[in-house]
Amino acid sequence: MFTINHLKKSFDHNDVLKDISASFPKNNISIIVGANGSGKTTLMNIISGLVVADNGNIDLDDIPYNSQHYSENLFYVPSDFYLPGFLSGREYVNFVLSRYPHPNYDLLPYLFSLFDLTDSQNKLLEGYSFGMKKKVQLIAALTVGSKYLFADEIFSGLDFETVLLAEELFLKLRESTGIVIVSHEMNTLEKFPQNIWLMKSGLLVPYNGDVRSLPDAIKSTGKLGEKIASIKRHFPIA
Ligand SMILES: Nc1ncnc2c1ncn2[C@@H]1O[C@H](COP(=O)(O)OP(=O)(O)OP(=O)(O)O)[C@@H](O)[C@H]1O
Repeated sequence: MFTINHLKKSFDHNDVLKDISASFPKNNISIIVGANGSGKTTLMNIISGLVVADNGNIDLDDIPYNSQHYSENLFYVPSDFYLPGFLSGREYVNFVLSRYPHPNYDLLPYLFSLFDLTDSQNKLLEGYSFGMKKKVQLIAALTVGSKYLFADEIFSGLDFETVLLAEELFLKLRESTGIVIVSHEMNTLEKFPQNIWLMKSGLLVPYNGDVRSLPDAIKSTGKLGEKIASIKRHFPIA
């Protein structure tokens, strides 16, 4: 179990994370959903050790936060990522896997082929499209062998077929890994509805309703309803 207890983070006087407590089970896919600017990336950055929290603690299967063992058991795919353009796709994945204790190199030829990257795997990443880079990140995430995978908008920018493939692969990956995905995509929420968390007003709360009612739940608690009504006032039908 990956647990977060009373995590807090402010930037100047902006209390972004007010009191975050949550638990993400192993062998399951959890989804975090929330408005732009609600603090999802800040939370991911704290979990991955890129940003320091003001308060609170994090526990990965009783492994101390930010220890080497912790880093070896967690893989993070940020939404805004940089890949070294001077490496080939295959070299990059090999490099990532070499830093983890239980990587699965045997799956690499299959996955590069599945994502139609066999012919490009030895070409430099600087020549890859955004979607191709995303696929490379997916391949790393699927083979790195970490206990937990955190991914911010992992399916965005991928074509429809690739999203379907990736979702099926994640269903297999969850048999050995706790997966936490930040997503705004309704398709993703409908595919993995078991453990949804709503980020709002600096808190993370479990969402136990029907996924199809989630937009209405967000609408009724936020200002969306008001904003939609204002559009009708500002764009009156001629
Ligand atoms: N380094 C920083 N310095 C100052 N403010 C920051 C910093 N990082 C994030 N913030 C602020 O924290 C808030 C949450 O930002 P964050 O990127 O975590 O949101 P998000 O939920 O990931 O948004 P999005 O869905 O748009 O990616 C925003 O108000 C942002 O301006």
